Amino acid sequence: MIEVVCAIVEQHGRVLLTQRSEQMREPMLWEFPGGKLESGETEQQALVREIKEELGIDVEPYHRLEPVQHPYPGHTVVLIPYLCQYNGGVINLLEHRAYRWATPGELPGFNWCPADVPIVETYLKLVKNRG
Ligand SMILES: Nc1nc2c([nH]c(=O)n2[C@@H]2O[C@H](COP(=O)(O)OP(=O)(O)OP(=O)(O)O)[C@@H](O)[C@H]2O)c(=O)[nH]1
Repeated sequence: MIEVVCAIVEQHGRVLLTQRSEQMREPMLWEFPGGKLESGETEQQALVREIKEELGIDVEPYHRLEPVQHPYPGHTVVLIPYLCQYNGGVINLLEHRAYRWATPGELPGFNWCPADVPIVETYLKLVKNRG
């Protein structure tokens, strides 16, 4: 079981999503940026580190959403999402192919990693309940 943390970074009513590159597992699919937990790290520390490593920006995780377990061929991923505040820095794509700041309404139109689909649904409900 691989524990992966991912960031739902919000800014001005939009949310950040990234597209995996041809070289990565699950190539070309869209995801919330993040990565694997390393030993001794808290989930929040891992997330801050991964986002800095992959995109060069600073985020602050503030709300944990329900984790989602997904079996990929050969490995099972537990994806742990956090709502995050964007704390600055300019996005520099160091691993991904592309990024978007999407409105909630646009999110269902992306070709997501399968593990992210229930997270997108949870996020959309949360946005709706905020009013
Ligand atoms: N970061 C991230 N990984 C996801 C998401 N959804 C999802 O299924 N995954 C899967 O979780 C695993 C984590 O992969 P990763 O490649 O991003 O993690 P990493 O940077 O720590 O890995 P690496 O250093 O081995 O390349 C992959 O199998 C990836 O496809 C998501 O929203 N964000």
